[in-house]
Amino acid sequence: MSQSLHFFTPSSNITLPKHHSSLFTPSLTTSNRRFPVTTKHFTIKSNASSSSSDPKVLTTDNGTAEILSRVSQTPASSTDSSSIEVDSVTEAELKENGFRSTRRTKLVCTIGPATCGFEQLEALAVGGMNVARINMCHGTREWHRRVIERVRRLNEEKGFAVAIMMDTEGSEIHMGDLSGPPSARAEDGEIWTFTVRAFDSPRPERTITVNYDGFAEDVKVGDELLVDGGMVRFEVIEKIGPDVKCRCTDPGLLLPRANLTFWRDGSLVRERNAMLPTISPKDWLDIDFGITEGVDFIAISFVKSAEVINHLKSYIAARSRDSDIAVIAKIESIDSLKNLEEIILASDGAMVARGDLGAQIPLEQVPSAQQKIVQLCRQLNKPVIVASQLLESMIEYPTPTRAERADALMLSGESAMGQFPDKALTVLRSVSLRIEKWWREEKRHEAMELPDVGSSFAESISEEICNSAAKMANNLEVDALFVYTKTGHMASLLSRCRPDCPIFAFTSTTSVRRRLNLRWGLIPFRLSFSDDMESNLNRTFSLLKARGMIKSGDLVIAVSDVLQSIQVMNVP
Ligand SMILES: Nc1ncnc2c1ncn2[C@@H]1O[C@H](COP(=O)(O)OP(=O)(O)O)[C@@H](O)[C@H]1O
Ligand SMILES: C=C(OP(=O)(O)O)C(=O)O
Ligand SMILES: [K+]
Ligand SMILES: [Mg+2]
Repeated sequence: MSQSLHFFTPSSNITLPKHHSSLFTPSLTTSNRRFPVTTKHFTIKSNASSSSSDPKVLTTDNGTAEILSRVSQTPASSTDSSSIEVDSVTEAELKENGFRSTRRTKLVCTIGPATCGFEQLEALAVGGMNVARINMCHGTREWHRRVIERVRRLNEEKGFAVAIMMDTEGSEIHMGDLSGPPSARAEDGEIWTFTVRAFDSPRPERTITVNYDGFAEDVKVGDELLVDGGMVRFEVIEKIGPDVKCRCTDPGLLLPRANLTFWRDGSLVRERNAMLPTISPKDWLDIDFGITEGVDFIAISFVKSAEVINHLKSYIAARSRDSDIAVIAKIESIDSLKNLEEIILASDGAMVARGDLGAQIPLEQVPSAQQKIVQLCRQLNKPVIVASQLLESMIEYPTPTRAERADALMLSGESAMGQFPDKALTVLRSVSLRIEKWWREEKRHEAMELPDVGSSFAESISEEICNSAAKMANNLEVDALFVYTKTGHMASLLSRCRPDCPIFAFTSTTSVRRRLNLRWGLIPFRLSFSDDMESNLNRTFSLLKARGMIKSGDLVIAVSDVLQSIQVMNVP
């Protein structure tokens, strides 16, 4: 059985007049030798077009019928199955459990002392890590370089496509290292000194250094000092030069470089520290490091406006070879919520950084802020990560706090320094699978408006194709969506629709494949393909059948951005 729908669009170098619709003459023809009733072939053809694509394949019903009969004749053994690259864990999962049970939600793991070794990284990759995050708040550049090297080696040697995300420190106020112990406990009533002094020799007991020079000037006696958004609380009792004496009012564990906020009369104090640049001088050096190392994502802490994102993007474009580093805006401050839409529009994705966000807005407002951010990202077709306190929030809810079908969930301390990083990942993975199954069984296809985000008519066509293909996939209960995509854009548009079936995304570039690993529901494959969809499908079917990843009779919908089309077919 085969059915196809093609949109024949002009190639991108042709500019369309504003009232483009008059240029297009839709024509509907129905003919198929084998299935005369059910096969429909729509052709929309532009008379302004001079596409290099093969019109024989595109626009004639006979041509289409020919393609599919040839697909069915291609012997699986005639192609080299090594010329398609896919994550070995996903491959095994597909073979063993079938399409439906593949996980759609992506998992990001922060790498720290508990997980920086090659075997530990491999265990995380086997456990489903899609993106490894390194947090420049901690560790040395040399340490991070070794982690990146190991992840790259893991990908090469073991067939993973784990992407690397570098997260900047930002210039918010935080404690320094604890000069020795990995953590310290502050007890109720104890007096601790917070200071901007630097110490050469061992520092006095119960003394914490602070990274922000203006700290002692900005705080006032009576202010409340919150460590990590309230994990530990102090009251400022005295200021002596660079030293600020505080009494612990809520005991807990102090971790190196923990975030500090101070509150006055129930409000967050934003004095001169609000003027600190989003990207500090040290962050710029870390960004240079990330560009040199060729990381896949750079996450920017405490983004306040779109301006800083635009600045960074042009900085990267001027320096990075292929300028293919995606910039992720961390939403973790009041300012970022105020300028949410412009920030997300400027970025290549966003992170709901609930750790710091929960320290800046009342905790009970975090879930609604999260819902708003996740929805907006989906509408604007940007990947979104929900981060921090995932497992904690599952004490009350079976899902990591209604993550609203975010693209990805992120582990922080659990994977960086916890005792059970693999277990934490397993929990997150099984929760993701369970909630995804529930969504499908409940047929909770959201009625969410997915507005047009494209700026050209060709992009609008891509969006319509993907929206329709995703809807068709749900209604026809197909086994998989296939998308052939050069830049990954068409794949992202399918992911945005959150269809019931997995999306096999074929792309010829390794870096695009790694980046697509952050997107909900996408199984990225590296495959070189041509402008000829006939041979692309031929090859893919053969390669995947040879690897046991699909079988004859599977129902597939294929879309492509090389020639904007939708095809519905059973694997021959
Ligand atoms: N590269 C590293 N080196 C040492 N410790 C790390 C590293 N990355 C993370 N950690 C530890 O894991 C904890 C959780 O990580 P994360 O949430 O990314 O940082 P933070 O707590 O600073 O927001 C950190 O507080 C720190 O103790
Ligand atoms: C992810 C977060 O950022 P970081 O761990 O860098 O503080 C957060 O605040 O939730
Ligand atoms: K950070
Ligand atoms: Mg943060």
